[in-house]
Amino acid sequence: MNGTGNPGLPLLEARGVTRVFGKGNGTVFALKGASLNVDRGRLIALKGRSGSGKTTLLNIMAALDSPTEGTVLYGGRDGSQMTDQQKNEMRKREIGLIFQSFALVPYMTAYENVEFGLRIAGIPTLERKMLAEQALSFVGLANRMHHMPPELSGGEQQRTAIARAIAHKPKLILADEPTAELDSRMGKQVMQVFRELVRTEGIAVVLTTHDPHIMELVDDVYALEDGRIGSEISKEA
Ligand SMILES: Nc1ncnc2c1ncn2[C@@H]1O[C@H](COP(=O)(O)OP(=O)(O)OP(=O)(O)O)[C@@H](O)[C@H]1O
Repeated sequence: MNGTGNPGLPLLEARGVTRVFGKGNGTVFALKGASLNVDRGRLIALKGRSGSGKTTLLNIMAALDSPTEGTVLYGGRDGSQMTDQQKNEMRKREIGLIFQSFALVPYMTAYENVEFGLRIAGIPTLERKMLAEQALSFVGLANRMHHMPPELSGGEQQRTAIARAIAHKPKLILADEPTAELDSRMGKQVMQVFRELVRTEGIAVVLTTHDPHIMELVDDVYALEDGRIGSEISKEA
């Protein structure tokens, strides 16, 4: 992404991204030329009705899927010019992914879940311990990290998932409806963690949400309409 690139460039630029699924009568245009810039230090929400393409856009930004047309630039680097291995490497180093359902391993403690993520990312053993503890402390789970997910509240489980996503110190967090399974108090706690990450680490967070209360807590709200980014409500950071 922008690790070695020009710091003046956006962290990520989606330009005219179209994604078509299926063929013939079954063709679905999930995105039709969506464009979006993500700058560092911004907390961004993507809203849109069910089926408007939010998850599709997030997957494309995460380089888990490729646009049918259009480009995604990572610090100026064109994703379509990267091999699958280069995309995997970039994702492991620079992107943190968070899902609505937390996606934690239920028989591993919070600490082990975070540490396991670092192991997959190829981080050496000694560093793993330090980074996992740092990330869990950051999300306020220093005292709960040796509990298994079923022993944690929904908010604590999602904060564990955030710790796993941030432990390798990515530049960009992509979160698909991270607060959908949480009550409003826990949703707010999770948003506070995102806010603190953006403030102290200067990273960018892009999340999808249907919740108007969550939209009040971000810097920019973009609406996906008809496969495009239709409107933007920008607030002062
Ligand atoms: N792999 C796929 N094959 C076929 N169609 C797909 C595929 N993935 C998504 N779609 C279709 O693309 C459109 C956009 O889906 P997407 O999941 O991105 O919407 P969304 O805005 O995230 O919806 P929700 O808010 O319900 O999660 C939908 O019509 C969906 O059915």
